[in-house]
Amino acid sequence: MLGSRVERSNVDALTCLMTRRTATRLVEPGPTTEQLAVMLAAATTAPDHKTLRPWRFVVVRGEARAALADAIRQAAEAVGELAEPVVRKAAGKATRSPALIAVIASRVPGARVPRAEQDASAAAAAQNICLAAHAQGVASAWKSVPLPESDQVRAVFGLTGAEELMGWIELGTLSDAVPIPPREPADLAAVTSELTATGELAVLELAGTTVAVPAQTH
Ligand SMILES: Cc1cc2nc3c(=O)[nH]c(=O)nc-3n(C[C@H](O)[C@H](O)[C@H](O)COP(=O)(O)O)c2cc1C
Repeated sequence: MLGSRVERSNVDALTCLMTRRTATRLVEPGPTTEQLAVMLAAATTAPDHKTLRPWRFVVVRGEARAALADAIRQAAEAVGELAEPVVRKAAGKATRSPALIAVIASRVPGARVPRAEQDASAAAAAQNICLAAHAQGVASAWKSVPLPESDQVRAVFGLTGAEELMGWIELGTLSDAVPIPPREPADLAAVTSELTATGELAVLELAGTTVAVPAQTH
């Protein structure tokens, strides 16, 4: 294994999840098949109510990206009112990273698990892909799929009626050309409350606690 990858694969879990960033620009080399396998295996460990496995994944890399770009172009052209630069930009999303993994919420009809929970599992699978990429030194970016409801894009991913795209994870090597701006830490008090014994929502008292945020690595 490559030295830097060995090092990165040894980062502890909290460092991995707190230093993951969305790549601004992804270049070659893309992930190896072994690295993809680790990402996909990590995806399948997402929390999953009743073990429905309400997700599936499509890997797109190499020349297959052109087939995906074609489908998006056809979908955009079918809209009929989009300017050519808009069509080109949408289709170009398919080829701007060396590889991508489309994440599909594949709901199980009739299952006694609400659809929102099934989709939450698919979203957790997507995040696991991003984290497993980062743990292996592969940069990632979770992006929306252009025209995800079009017949052409649904067909290229083989979507059935109960399925929906949750986005795709672009994968590759982070380019130095476009730096990632530092992440502004969220105000935990603004997004968190604590339920009190009397049934009220109160401000969670965090004064005096510190959370060490590891330095960003990419
Ligand atoms: C489902 C989903 C779709 C997204 N689609 C896009 C997108 O198309 N374009 C984009 O710039 N960011 C998109 N984002 C946001 C980025 O993935 C990323 O979270 C954001 O830029 C913040 O960067 P960070 O992950 O480094 O904090 C999407 C996020 C999610 C969860």
